[in-house]
This record gives sequence, structure tokens and C-alpha cells, in this order.
Amino acid sequence: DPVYNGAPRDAYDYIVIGGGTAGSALAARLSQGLRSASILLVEAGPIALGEEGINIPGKKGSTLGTIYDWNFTTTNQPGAKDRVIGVNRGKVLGGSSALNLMSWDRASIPEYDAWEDVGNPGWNWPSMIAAMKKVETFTPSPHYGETGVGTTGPIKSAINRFIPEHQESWIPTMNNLGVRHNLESLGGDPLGVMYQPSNIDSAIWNRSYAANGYLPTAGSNLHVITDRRVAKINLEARDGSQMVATGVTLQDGTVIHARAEVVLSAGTIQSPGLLELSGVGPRSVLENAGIDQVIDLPGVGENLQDHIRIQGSFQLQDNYTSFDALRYNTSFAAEQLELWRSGQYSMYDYTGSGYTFSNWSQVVGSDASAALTSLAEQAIGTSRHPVDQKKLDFLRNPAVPQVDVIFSDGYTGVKGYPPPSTPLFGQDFFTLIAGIMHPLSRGSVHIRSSNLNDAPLINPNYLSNEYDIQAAVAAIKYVRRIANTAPLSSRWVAEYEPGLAAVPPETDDDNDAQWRDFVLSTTLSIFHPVGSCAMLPRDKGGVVDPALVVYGTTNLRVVDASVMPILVSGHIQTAVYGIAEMAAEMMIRDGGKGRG
Ligand SMILES: Cc1cc2nc3c(=O)[nH]c(=O)nc-3n(C[C@H](O)[C@H](O)[C@H](O)COP(=O)(O)OP(=O)(O)OC[C@H]3O[C@@H](n4cnc5c(N)ncnc54)[C@H](O)[C@@H]3O)c2cc1C
Repeated sequence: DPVYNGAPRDAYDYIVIGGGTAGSALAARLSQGLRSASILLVEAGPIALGEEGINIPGKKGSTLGTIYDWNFTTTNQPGAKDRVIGVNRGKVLGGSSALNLMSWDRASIPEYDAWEDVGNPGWNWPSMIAAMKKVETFTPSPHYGETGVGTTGPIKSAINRFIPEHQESWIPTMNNLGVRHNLESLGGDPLGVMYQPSNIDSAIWNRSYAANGYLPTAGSNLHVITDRRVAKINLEARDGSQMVATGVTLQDGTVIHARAEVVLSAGTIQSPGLLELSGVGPRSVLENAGIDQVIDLPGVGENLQDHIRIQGSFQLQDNYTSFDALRYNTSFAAEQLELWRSGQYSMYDYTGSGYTFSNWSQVVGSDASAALTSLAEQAIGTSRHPVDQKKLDFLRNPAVPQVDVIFSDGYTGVKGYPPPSTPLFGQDFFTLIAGIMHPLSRGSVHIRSSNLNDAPLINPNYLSNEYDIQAAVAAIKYVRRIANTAPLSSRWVAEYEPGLAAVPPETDDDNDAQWRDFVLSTTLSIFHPVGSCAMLPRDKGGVVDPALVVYGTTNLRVVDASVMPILVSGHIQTAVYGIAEMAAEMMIRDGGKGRG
């Protein structure tokens, strides 16, 4: 096991900033692969291994807005009725892997190959699937096949053993819409309908994440310090024009030296800010903050991409009990909690496991699909940027998913569960959450000032083009269509959200205006920001090279979701862990001699 806390030493061979998903995985692998090296992992949040809000699958979401969450928000989003949208991020050992909703899946082959195509030799499906399989030990299930899952990794994954009765209609319903049952959706072709794994340890039905999965595999050459925040990466010019990272300064002023390398793993929202606070970034941002520029790198904080989500909720017939029972019936919730604590079958085992991934033709038919592609072409206009061009390629490639829909039991919408004293309190619901896999909007995240305590300025530009809006409209229409298809259609009595008063049924009168209004008013993030320290050629806005080394430095790498040049479909944690595994291999191969 690693050594936890106590005072840091003056120097280590490696310093990893941020004990989140990628940072913890990387630090543990370095510890195993470089036995004689010393490694420091610095995490701003606490250790919370015993926290039930994190550990219990059915309590997913309960830690949002707590001390374990950085609780960031976007700037006003003009495309989304000027709304400010929450940007939740883990502030705890394990980072966002401690807070996430435990969907465990992968994108399609062309989406990983695209990383190589945009200028990153070696980053493709074969290398990423090999890395991603090292992450995981999958518990075999009658609901799943064998292709594409890992069998020896530190993160445990499993298919839910608790499946609500009404959810059993999910696969037949999608089959009735012409969607095939896919038992091997993690193998590079995710299209279809399926039960999907969650990152759960099926021996104890506990969340499996970076802090309880990876870190215990490390040796005592890894020192983990928590509740300490890095304020700055120290850079020195040594050989000509290249900068060398000599270590870090903590917020309390402590300076710690790195003999070999410094790795930045503070995540998509905070890695760019730490570069900027260290003098690496766009001139205008640094000037506004009064920070001396050390490396002119205009791509830092740019290229921010995220998945957007939109959802509909349906009130179940009286004979079904949903996950909502855990909120309106406190004695039932207490019983279920006791069952979970004693290792027995409990509703708290559940995370949500019904998924479907589709291309546009499957959702809207080929004519409307072509219309969406031409909207995308208009939105991209004359941009030759490789990320924009790849997104057009994805639209033209039927193997690439454009929409996912999740069967999420219980009410998980926007207007809120009916409050006590209203007639619907005590009713049970299910929610269908749709995600747009390749929105065209790209935005930015930058520091607001030179003060580390100031929250970053996060502007994802949600719904800033007509393609993204019409994609969300098409997805929410699909949600209603799925709910109205047998056998799911016979499980519920009323559409609660948006509801037929807000958006009337499709008739001769077009209801597009109402759908559009619903989209602009309720679309949210599904928590997948990437791209803000993109692995791209420097002249294309790149921040790191294919070895994940920051341009202009010899020994400063970024290893987290921010390096993904193009957002992949599905849910992104498997790719984030895969990036950490790829980075560990490269750093171990470099031999611990360092590049400095
Ligand atoms: C609410 C939520 C739900 C999600 N649901 C899913 C899902 O169901 N499936 C899925 O695949 N993905 C999901 N994701 C996305 C996925 O979890 C993230 O993409 C992934 O965990 C990001 O990993 P990371 O290493 O880039 O960053 P993080 O895991 O966020 O790690 C960054 C770490 O750096 C620390 N840090 C930041 N600044 C400093 C500093 N200056 N000094 C020291 N430490 C610092 C942070 O505290 C944090 O621990 C979800 C994310 C969230 C937030």
C-alpha cells in the first residue's frame, strides 16, 4: 500500500498533481513499474474511503453539491436561455471517479482512431482497448457477452443484480423500434440496446473507483498527501528554449522538488488553470491576470467539449415500485440500507443499466439524418479544424453513435420530484435520459485572476449552433417515442416531464416550437468535459504532444480527461483510465531517468 499523509519530503522523482481518476491510476502504475523511484501524489480533497454516499451504488448523485464537489458553474450560456449550468467535479481522493454515476462503457472504434488521425501516432483503437482492458475486472453475467471487457484490472465492473420489474420491458421495447440487442457493446461497436456494466465490486456491491481500486495496488514508494492543493508548477529555463519543471509549490508555500517529471492530473476544468497560473497559456489570459508568460501556448483552456443531456419522466402504474420509494418512504429506505450494509440483495445495489446507442438514421430515419448532417456542415462552415472535420466524418459514418438513451429508474429530471403535500408525492417514476454524443459546440475554461481560490471561467458554449439544438430536439422526441412503444408503453400512466401541457402530442400542428423551448430551458451537461489541454499538433491548438508532454517543456506531462482531443461517445471514464494506463507505459518505458 502507499504511504498516506504526514509531511511531504523536499524532493521526489515524480510529482503527480491531483489524486483523481487518472492521477491515482497513473501514480499507482508508476509505483509498481518503477520500484526504485519515489512518487508523490497531491490531492486537494480528503480521503473518504468509508463514505457511504460515495460507496453505495444507489446513493449515486447524493454527494453532488457536498464537500466532495468543487461545485463549479458555467458562465451564462446565451444558447441556453442564458442559464448558468452546474459543473460538478470530484474534490476527494479518487476525484470524479468517486462522484460519477458509474456508467461503464466505451465508444466506437473510429472515435479512438480519430485521435491518431488528428496527429497523434500510437493513439488508436488497438492501443486504447489494450490499455482500457488493463483497467478492469468484469464479473461475467448472463446479461452480457465476453468481448471487450477486461479480466485482471484493479477496477471492478458488474451488471446490476437489482433490475426493476418495469425495466424488463426496456430491451423488447427497443427491439420493437428496430434496435438490435448487443451483448458485446464494450468491444468497439456499441450500437444497439443492452444491459451495461457499472464500476461496482460485485463481491460487496460497492463503488469501485480510483481510490479504492488503484491506490491499494501501489507500494510504499508512493506517498499520497490529501487536503493539500498545488498552487503552481515551477518552471526553469535550462537548456535553450525548453523549460524544465523543477517541482511544485503548494498553496501554503511549501516547495517540493521533482527530480524526473511533474504530471498534471487536475482534470479538464483545473489542469488548464494550473498551467496558466504557472505562466503557460494564451497571452491575453495571462496578461489579464497579471501573470508573466513563460510559454506562449494559445491552446491552453481552449477546445472544451462536453456531452449535453435532455430527459423525459413518466409516472408508473400503481403496481410498480421505482427507486423513488427510497426518497418518499423513509422506513423502506432504512430497511434497504440495512440490507445493503449486511451484504444482502438491496435496492441500493442499483445504478441503472438499460442503455441504447444509435446513429441518427436509427433515430430519425435517413432523410432527417441527412438534414442534420447538412445543419452540421453549415455550423462548421469554413472551419478546417481537425476536430470539426472529424465530427463531420462521424456524422457520415453509421458505425459512430450520435445519441444514447439511458433507462434511469426513478425521477431524475429537471423540474423536481413532486414535493410533499402535492398529489403526485409518493408516486413512482422512471426517466429516459438522452445524451448527444458529438455536439459541435466547443468552448473554453480559463482562470479568472491570479488568485487560486477564484473559480475558473467555464464557457462550454452549450447549444451555440443550430445542429446542437436540433440534435437535442430529435433526441427528446425519440425519448417520447420510446416511452410510447410497447411493451414499455403499458407500464406508465402519464408523462410527467415535459408533460403534454408543455409539449402537446405530435399532430398536424407542428410542436417543434414547444420542443425547442423545452430543449433550451432544460438541457444540461452529462458531466463529460474534455479537450482543454488537447493532444494535438501545436499549430492546431495543441497543448501536449503524443507523449502527453506540454509543448515547450521537457518533463511536464498532462494526464487526465483534458488531453482527449475529440470527445468520444458514451461515458468517458474508461477512456480516462485508459489514457492513464497509456501514460504509465510511456513513463515506465522512459525508465525513470526523467527527461529533465
Ligand atoms: C457527477 C459526475 C457524473 C459522471 N458520471 C459518469 C459516468 O456515469 N460514467 C463515466 O464514464 N463517466 C462519468 N463522469 C465522468 C468521469 O467521471 C470523468 O470524466 C473522470 O472521472 C475525469 O477524470 P480526471 O482524472 O480527468 O479528473 P478528476 O477525476 O476530476 O481528478 C482531478 C483531481 O484533481 C484534484 N485537483 C484539482 N486541482 C488540484 C490542485 N491544484 N492540487 C491538488 N489536487 C487538485 C481534484 O480534487 C480531483 O481529485 C461523471 C463525472 C461527474 C462529475
